[in-house]
Amino acid sequence: MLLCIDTGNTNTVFALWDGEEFLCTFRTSTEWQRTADQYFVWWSTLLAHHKIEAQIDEVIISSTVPRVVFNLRVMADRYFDTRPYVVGKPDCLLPVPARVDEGTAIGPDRLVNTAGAFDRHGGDLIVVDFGTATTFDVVAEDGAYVGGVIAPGVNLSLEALHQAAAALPHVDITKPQSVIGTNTVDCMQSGVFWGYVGLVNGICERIKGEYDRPMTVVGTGGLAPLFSSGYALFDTIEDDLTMHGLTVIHRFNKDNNT
Ligand SMILES: Nc1ncnc2c1ncn2[C@@H]1O[C@H](COP(=O)(O)OP(=O)(O)O)[C@@H](O)[C@H]1O
Ligand SMILES: CC(C)(COP(=O)(O)O)[C@@H](O)C(=O)NCCC(=O)O
Ligand SMILES: [K+]
Repeated sequence: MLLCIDTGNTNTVFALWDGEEFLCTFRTSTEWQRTADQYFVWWSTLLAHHKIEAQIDEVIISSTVPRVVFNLRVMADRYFDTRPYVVGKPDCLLPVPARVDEGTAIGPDRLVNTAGAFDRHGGDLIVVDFGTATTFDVVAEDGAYVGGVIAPGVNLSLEALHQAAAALPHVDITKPQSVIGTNTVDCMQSGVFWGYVGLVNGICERIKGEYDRPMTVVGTGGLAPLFSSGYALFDTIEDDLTMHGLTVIHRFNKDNNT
């Protein structure tokens, strides 16, 4: 079985792939200090709780936080006796190489989303992922990542308001009842929610304007459904896109004997 690990700047997700389906998906906060032993205790406790028999013999990692990779590698070696594939490293091939400026270190999460979305939909895509940052990945006709957009994440925007302005509280994102807020919290939620609907819509329209073929917009990340409820932003929403992309990249490397 394949253990797929997706480390973002906020959360780290472990998912167990048996070759046909994901048997479980568990989430923990991303902390670079977390040791290999700590990951394993957390993981095996949840497996035992859910009564899942995991026979892991392979591991693939995507991490937007480089420091975390060391301890995840140690975990793969110590507990699963395997050398993991790490997306973005030279010994982990991509189904289609990216076409960007030389020397650019593309976020591995974006390469993984590209592979996952191309596998499901073919090319000419915009993948919008609501993580710590909100990323837009442009996937060309042949499946190459060819660039995109990085915008501040939704929670980051709300947190920045709270941090910078003494009278603004910490609030969670939700869809406001109306645009005109009649109290501070409603005003903040309206600014971020409708501001974000405008941002996603505006950026996708501009990308489509620069790209000379019709495009499909795929939304992913926990907040995609919330934003979609405000406006028809996406052609499809897939919350397992990153994990699917990890299985696609893993299979490609196996098929090519890397
Ligand atoms: N379903 C959800 N509802 C509300 N907030 C969410 C949801 N999913 C994710 N978030 C929040 O969005 C932010 C980014 O989440 P995540 O996708 O885990 O980011 P990353 O991949 O960058 O670690 C976090 O602050 C998280 O709490
Ligand atoms: C843009 C990101 C911070 C998004 O990461 P996340 O929100 O998943 O934590 C990550 O993809 C990254 O660090 N990218 C490097 C620069 C680039 O992709 O061009
Ligand atoms: K992410």
